Parts: sequence; structure tokens; C-alpha cells
Amino acid sequence: MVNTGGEMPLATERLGDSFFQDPQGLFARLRSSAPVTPVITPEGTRVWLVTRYEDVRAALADPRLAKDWVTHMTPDDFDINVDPVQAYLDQHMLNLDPPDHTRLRRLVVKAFTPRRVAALRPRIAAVNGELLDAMADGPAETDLIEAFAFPLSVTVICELIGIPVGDRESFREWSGTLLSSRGTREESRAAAVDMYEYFTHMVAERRRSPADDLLSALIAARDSGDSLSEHELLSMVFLLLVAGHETMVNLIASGVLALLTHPAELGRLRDDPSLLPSAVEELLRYANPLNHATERFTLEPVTIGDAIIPAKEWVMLATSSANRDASRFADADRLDVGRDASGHVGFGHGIHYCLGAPLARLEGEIAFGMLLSRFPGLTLAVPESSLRWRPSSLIHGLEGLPVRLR
Ligand code: HEM
Repeated sequence: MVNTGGEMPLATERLGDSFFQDPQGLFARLRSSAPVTPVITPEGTRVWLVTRYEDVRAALADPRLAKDWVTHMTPDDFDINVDPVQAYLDQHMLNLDPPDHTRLRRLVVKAFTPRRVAALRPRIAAVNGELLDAMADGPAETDLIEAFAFPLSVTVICELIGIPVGDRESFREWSGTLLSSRGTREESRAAAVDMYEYFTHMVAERRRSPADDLLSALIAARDSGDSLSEHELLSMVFLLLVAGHETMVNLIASGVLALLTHPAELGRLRDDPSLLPSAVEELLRYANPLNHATERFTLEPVTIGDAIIPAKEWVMLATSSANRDASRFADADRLDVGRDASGHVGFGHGIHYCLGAPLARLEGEIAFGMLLSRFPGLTLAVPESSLRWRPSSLIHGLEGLPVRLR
């Protein structure tokens, strides 16, 4: 999408590879210079980037910043240039406003309450155990994403939704292509079409033979009334699968990297596992898998700091910048596994606050706890400077994390 409105001051920053490799470098500079900065996203869209904690948190809960651009925007406002298949899958609760957002979220919220999620603990621990056993039997050096973070995250979310874990390599590729800021339109379209066909097939199959999973419950809700359309059902499954694994993989990988490069903090956590819950919260603050929340647009002019953002402009709320704002977190650039990191906006804030937060916290606690106790000699297998981050504006995730297990 390209904004053709003429009111935004000239954008001087373009988010590209130096941003992917070091987002906090840019965020620190922008936070100290102005509350809002016009930037060009890697896809070429002009957006207003908000970087300070108070502004980001307030904007996340501001109903004048909306999500449902399909309903509110006309081609006069924006040169709409989104592939129709991708737009179809994107019509999920995270891209909708009340009342549609409220109705769709209500359908799945029960599956993600802390109590329901706590019941998954034994299964999550068992999946961890199997992966760690396989790593212990394998080579001394391995890629932690391939061997642990990815299979763990994807197995948990697939089992919860009711999608065959065996198909994981396919949707890993599709989802990676859709979230990449480097792919061509044709590649994105092909990935969206493959995903659409895959989910259509999965829904048909589950309809024929229901099971005790979230997908069957959603199909039952769909078939017993008018609580969601077939389109909403497909986009819901798409959202749950993508949101549920892309973030988790990167919390584990970036979290482990943060610990390995801060040996004193790693030592504290090893010596006192009761710090695990606060360590997970701190890693969500310090090493968050998302650079920013998904984009919003203004329904009317909105003032942030000294900037008046006109109506129908895109706004990007840099949650991982807010989490490093020294006006909210003392010594914000320091990793401290014992600190009270509550109030971070790594799961967002307001009505779109992460639905999977209880699951992510539990999975994180189990994963970091079991990995560290199983491999007390865990170290990085390459210099930190050789690690590369994925070319994505939204996701801050490593391309790979080579580690030495013993
Ligand atoms: C470390 C892990 C995770 C992080 C950092 C994270 C972060 C976020 C953030 C920041 C948002 C709000 C986005 C916005 O307002 O634009 C969000 C929403 C969401 N997340 Fe997560 N997430 C994580 C794990 C999960 C998991 C495991 C699931 C499981 C399905 C999940 C499902 C969702 C859904 C469905 C939404 C949309 C909620 C709504 O629109 O009401 N997330 N997440």
C-alpha cells in the first residue's frame, strides 16, 4: 500500500537492512529526538512511527487508531495495492475493530485463559523433553532454532488448533514469505494462495471428522449459528497459526541469545530457577520478537506529542522501543532477570492485547527452564557479530542460532 496523502512531512528514514539488524539503534535515536517520526517502511508505505513508552501505550488503547482499513479506506485515501488472496486471509480479529473484533475474540478467548493453558503444562514439558533428548543424542553443535525453538513452538500451537504437525515445514515457508519484507509480490501471492488452499482443505477434513481441538470447536460454532462466517473461520486459523508460532520461536531464540551474551544474568537464573517467571517477563521486554505492533490508521486527526497526525494516515507503534524507554524502565538497556518488567508492551495493550500471552509465558518458562538445566554448558558456537536477523519490519528474529551444547 502506498499512501498518496500529501500532508505528512517528508520522511527521512527508510526502514531497511540496518534497521532489521539493529532496530534498537534507530529507536534510541528517534526516541531522543522526537515523539513521532515519519518513516518509509521496507514495503514503501509512509507511516508515522511512535517510539516513546507513554505515547505508544496510549495510542495502543486509542479507538481513533483503527485497524479495519478495508471498511474505512477508499482507493482515494490509499493506493490499495494488496494481493486479494492475502487481503482475504488478513481479515481476522487483529485487523478488525469492535463489534466484529469483540465477537471473534469472544469465540476463542476461553481456549487461552491461564487456567485452560495451565492444563497444557504436562504436554508442553513432554514436547520439550523429546526435543532435548534428540539434541542430547545429536551433534555437540546445533542450530537452536531448527532443533528446539521452531519444532517446540509449532508443535504446541498445531496441537492446540488441531493442525497436523507434519505439515509444519510447508506453513513455515509460507508464513516466512508473507512476513518477509524482501519477497516479491508474486512470491507473497503464491504463499497466500498455498495457505488459503491448505486451510480450506483442513477445515473440510475436520468438518468430516471432528476432534477435541480448537478448529473443531470453531467449525461447530460456524455450523450451529451465525457467530462467524466461513471466511472469518479461515482467517482466524491463519492468524492463530502465524501469531502463535512466529513470535514464540523468536522469544526462545532471542531470549537464549540475550542470556548467553549476559553470563552474569544467565548464572543468576541457573542458580535460582524461581526467577524464571520474572526472567521471561524481562526477556519479553528486552528481547521482544516484534519490533512494533501491527499498523493502525487514524480515523480522525490525532495529536501525539507535538505532531498532529491527519485522518487516514498509517501509524506504527514501536512496542520494542517503548520497552527500552528509560523514562519508564530504569536502566532500560540493561538485561536484569530479577527486575519487575511488568507494564512492558511486548504483548501490546488495549483490546488487541495478545490473546496467547498466558500460553507464551508458560511455554517460555518451561522452555528456558528445561533447556538451561539440561545443557549447563550451553554456549554460542559463533561470534555474536556473525548472527543475522531476518529481513522483516514486524518480526525481530534470528536467521539461525548456532550453539554448542556441551
Ligand atoms: C512471545 C510470544 C508472543 C508475543 C511477543 C506476542 C505479541 C503480540 C502482540 C504485540 C499483539 C498485539 C498486536 C497489535 O496490537 O498490533 C498480539 C496479538 C495477538 N496474539 Fe500474540 N504474541 C505472542 C504469542 C502468541 C501466541 C502463542 C498466540 C497463540 C495463538 C498469539 C496470538 C495472538 C492473537 C490471536 C492476537 C490478536 C489479538 C486481538 O486482535 O485481539 N500470540 N500478540
